[in-house]
Amino acid sequence: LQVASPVPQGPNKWHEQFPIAKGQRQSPIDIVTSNAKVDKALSDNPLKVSYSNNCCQSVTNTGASFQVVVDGAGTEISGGPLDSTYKLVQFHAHWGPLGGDEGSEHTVDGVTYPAELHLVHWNQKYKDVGEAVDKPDGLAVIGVFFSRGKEHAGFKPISDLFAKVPRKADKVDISFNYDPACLLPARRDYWTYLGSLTTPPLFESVTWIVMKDPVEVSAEQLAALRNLLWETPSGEGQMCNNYRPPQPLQGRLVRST
Ligand SMILES: NS(=O)(=O)c1nc2c(F)c(F)c(F)c(F)c2s1
Ligand SMILES: [Zn+2]
Repeated sequence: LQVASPVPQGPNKWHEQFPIAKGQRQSPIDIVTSNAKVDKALSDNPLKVSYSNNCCQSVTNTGASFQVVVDGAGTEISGGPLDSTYKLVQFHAHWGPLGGDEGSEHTVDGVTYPAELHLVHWNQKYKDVGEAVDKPDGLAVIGVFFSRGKEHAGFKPISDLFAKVPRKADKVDISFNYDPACLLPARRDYWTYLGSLTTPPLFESVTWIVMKDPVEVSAEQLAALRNLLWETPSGEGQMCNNYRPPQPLQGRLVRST
């Protein structure tokens, strides 16, 4: 008897297994820039990003995205909206169909980008990411929009690895020094709000820090994301459209630098 593995259900069915999908602080959201409130406190205590350049261990295909696994040593962020130090544990992305302009999770005044990178950090007040992942102040995720343009030299060493991890659980070691800070835009302005994981279990544990400026990557680098494969209803296919659409703001405040 050949039992097919259940193909993951789309975002509009997640609430059946994860009721928090209809919660009060779900992510992503549409960022309405005119409603964002400039908070001087964010600039008075600037967001501090101090990553080391040998923290990236491997790239794996999680079945829902690529994931660069990081050894948290010396990869800390603090300041800005954060009340304590958070350590980088992994980064991944979400993207759309080939050549399309949708794919980001957050949108800005309804505008989508072709992809969005997430740098995931956990609060050092907890003993590990497993304990932090479901606490209201457990995680801090920096979101960076990818726009289509010139090649991103800093992203190339990573995007070149996607062809080596086509299937779920495939993994390749990162043998070179790599500093993930190269993926951040030069201008460090951001919006910040309290939200959630954007994939099940959808825990409402994320302080979101969404960079205002996109970084440019080439059409070829966006296409490289489709070297990653996943299960579709009609069998194995190119991984794409792995983004959750914006969720209700539920009266939350979005602050801005
Ligand atoms: N897309 S996301 O909001 O950055 C994000 N999702 C998840 C998730 F579903 C997890 F199970 C998890 F352990 C995470 F660390 C994150 S981080
Ligand atoms: Zn994500």
